[in-house]
Amino acid sequence: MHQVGSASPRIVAQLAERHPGTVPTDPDALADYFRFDDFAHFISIYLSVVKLVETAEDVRLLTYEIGREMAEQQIRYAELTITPYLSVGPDLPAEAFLEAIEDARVGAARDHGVQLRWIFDIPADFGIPAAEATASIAMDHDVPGLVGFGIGGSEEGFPRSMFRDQFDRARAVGLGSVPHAGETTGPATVWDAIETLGAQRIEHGISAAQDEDLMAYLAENDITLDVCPSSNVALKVVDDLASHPLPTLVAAGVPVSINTDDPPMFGTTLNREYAVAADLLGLDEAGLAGLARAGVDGAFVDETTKTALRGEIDAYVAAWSGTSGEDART
Ligand SMILES: O=c1[nH]cnc2c1ncn2[C@@H]1O[C@H](CO)[C@@H](O)[C@H]1O
Repeated sequence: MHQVGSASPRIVAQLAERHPGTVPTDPDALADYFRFDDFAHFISIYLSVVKLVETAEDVRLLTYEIGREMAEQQIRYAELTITPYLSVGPDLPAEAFLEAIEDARVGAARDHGVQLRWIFDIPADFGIPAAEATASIAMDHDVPGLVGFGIGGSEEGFPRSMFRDQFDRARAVGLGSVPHAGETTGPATVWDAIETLGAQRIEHGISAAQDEDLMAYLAENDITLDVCPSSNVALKVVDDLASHPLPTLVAAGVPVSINTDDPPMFGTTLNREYAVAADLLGLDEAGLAGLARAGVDGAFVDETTKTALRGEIDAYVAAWSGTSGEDART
């Protein structure tokens, strides 16, 4: 889930009040604004929403409010992908940016019981200067919630191997490697992410379904694909949900987690994505709980937190089965 891409219409309206004229605030106009011709169009719209987040107070509000909305969906732990390069600059120093997200992280845990962690990602389209700046923001500061290092934006024209040096340094200080790959290009990019960036999880990675050897490798090495079904339809990287490769990946034993990517931009929520996955995979309630556990398995968090999260999932399932299944279903 991307930070700026998680701004709901309610949050966008609050931010737009401070920065009028950047994006539409009327809900219908905003829904229309969030209809994408293709991936490139999406990136340009995404960058216009980034302009709503200018000050440290904007960053704090956005991040804290995302935490509130996660809690409303019973999300208990999330690794939020943040692109500091796009917000940090002369008017917003890295220190102020980092203080704002930490303030939001502490507040989201305290007020909403949501544990937030960060993945800092390089926006590929901005090349090596962005990669260097992201590495420096991540590694020259003490960032309490930072657990992973990623790369997003375009794949075409930006081979993952370009960013090997920054990923080497991030991995050396213990950050998880979680690049985007195989969303808008083929399986070669996923191999590239594994071989040159040491990917431990892959964002999207769905084109792996075209490569049997790659699927076997992902399964054997426990590399989770963070799959976002509705995003793939909205950005026209798959034709429709019915032809989504999720079932092929799961049948080959590839570990997958289910995610939203940029939920309001794609008109979805995490609960809806779970429903979509259940439909595609023919899952019952136990199968859905298994998907939630797979998310925990792949998370870059300590074992104590993982055990607590698994305990919550088990307790929830037990309470659900304790009610009559028929009643709960209706
Ligand atoms: O689905 C996605 N794929 C790739 N990048 C994305 C996606 N959603 C949001 N971003 C974001 O697009 C920005 C532009 O470089 C980056 O901030 C990246 O995190």
